[in-house]
Amino acid sequence: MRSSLTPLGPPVSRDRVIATFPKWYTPEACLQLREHFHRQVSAACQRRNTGTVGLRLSKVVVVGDLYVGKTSLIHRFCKNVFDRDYKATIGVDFEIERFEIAGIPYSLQIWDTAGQEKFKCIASAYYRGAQVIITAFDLTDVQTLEHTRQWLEDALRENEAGSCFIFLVGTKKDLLSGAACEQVEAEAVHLAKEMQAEYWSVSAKTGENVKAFFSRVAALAFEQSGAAGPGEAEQCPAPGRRWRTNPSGREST
Ligand SMILES: Nc1nc2c(ncn2[C@@H]2O[C@H](COP(=O)(O)OP(=O)(O)OP(=O)(O)O)[C@@H](O)[C@H]2O)c(=O)[nH]1
Ligand SMILES: [Mg+2]
Repeated sequence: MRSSLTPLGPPVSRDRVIATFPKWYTPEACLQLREHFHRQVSAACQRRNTGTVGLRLSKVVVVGDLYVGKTSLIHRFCKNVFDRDYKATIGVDFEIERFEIAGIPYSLQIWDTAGQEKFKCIASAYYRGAQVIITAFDLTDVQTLEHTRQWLEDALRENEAGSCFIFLVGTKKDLLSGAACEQVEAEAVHLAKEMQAEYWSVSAKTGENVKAFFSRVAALAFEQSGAAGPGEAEQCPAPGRRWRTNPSGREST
C-alpha cells in the first residue's frame, strides 16, 4: 500500500519503516541511551508537521582504510548483496536510501569513499556537509583500527566542530569470534569513547547488525536534522552537545 506521506517515488519498503527508536550496539560507547524518540520529535510527528518540514535528507560519509569493507557494508544494506571479490572504489560513489521514520519520509545519502591513498584527494573533496561520519576498520586487522583516528581527523577538518554524529564500525565480524573478537572490541570501544563515537561490530557477509546499524544512524540523524517539523531542530542539541541520557532514562544535554 502506498503511504500518503511519500508522494514522490515508490513507497519505502517495510524494512525501512522505523517506528520505535533503534537501540545502540553497546551502552559503553553510544551516542545516547534513550529508547524512544525525543518527546519534542514525537509530538511534532504526531501533529504531522509535514507541510513545512525541515531537511529530509542527511549526508553520511563512510571513511577508512582500503579493503576494510566500506563498499561491502553499504551494498549489503542498500542492495542486500555481498561480493567476495575486491573491487577498489575509485574516488567516491553514493547511494540514497529512503526511510519512513516516526511516520515521516526521510533519506540518507550515503557516500562511499576510496581507502586507497592515491584516491584520497578526490574522496576528501566530498567530506564537507556531512551530518554523519562513519569510520570503518577491519576487526581482523588492528592497524586499520589505529588508522581510524587519522580518517576521522581528515573528515572533521571539512566539517564544523561538533556538527557531526560519529560512528566507529568494526567490519567482517564473521571472521572473528570468542576472546579474539572481545579483545578487539574492547580496544575499539575505548577508542570510540575518545572519539565521542558510537561503536558497532557488523558483517557485510552475513548481514549481522547491518540493518540495525543503519537504522540507528538514520534515526539519530533524523532527530537532529529537524525533519520532524519546524522549530524541532533548534530544540534538538547539535551532535557535539548530544542529549545524554543516564541509565535511569533522564535526559540532559
Ligand atoms: N568475510 C568477510 N569479508 C568481507 C566483509 N566485508 C568485506 N569483505 C571483503 O573484503 C574485501 C574488501 O571489501 P570492500 O568493501 O571492497 O572494501 P573497501 O573498504 O570498500 O575498499 P576500498 O574501496 O579500496 O577503500 C572484499 O573482498 C570483500 O568481499 C565481511 O563482512 N566479511
Ligand atoms: Mg570500496
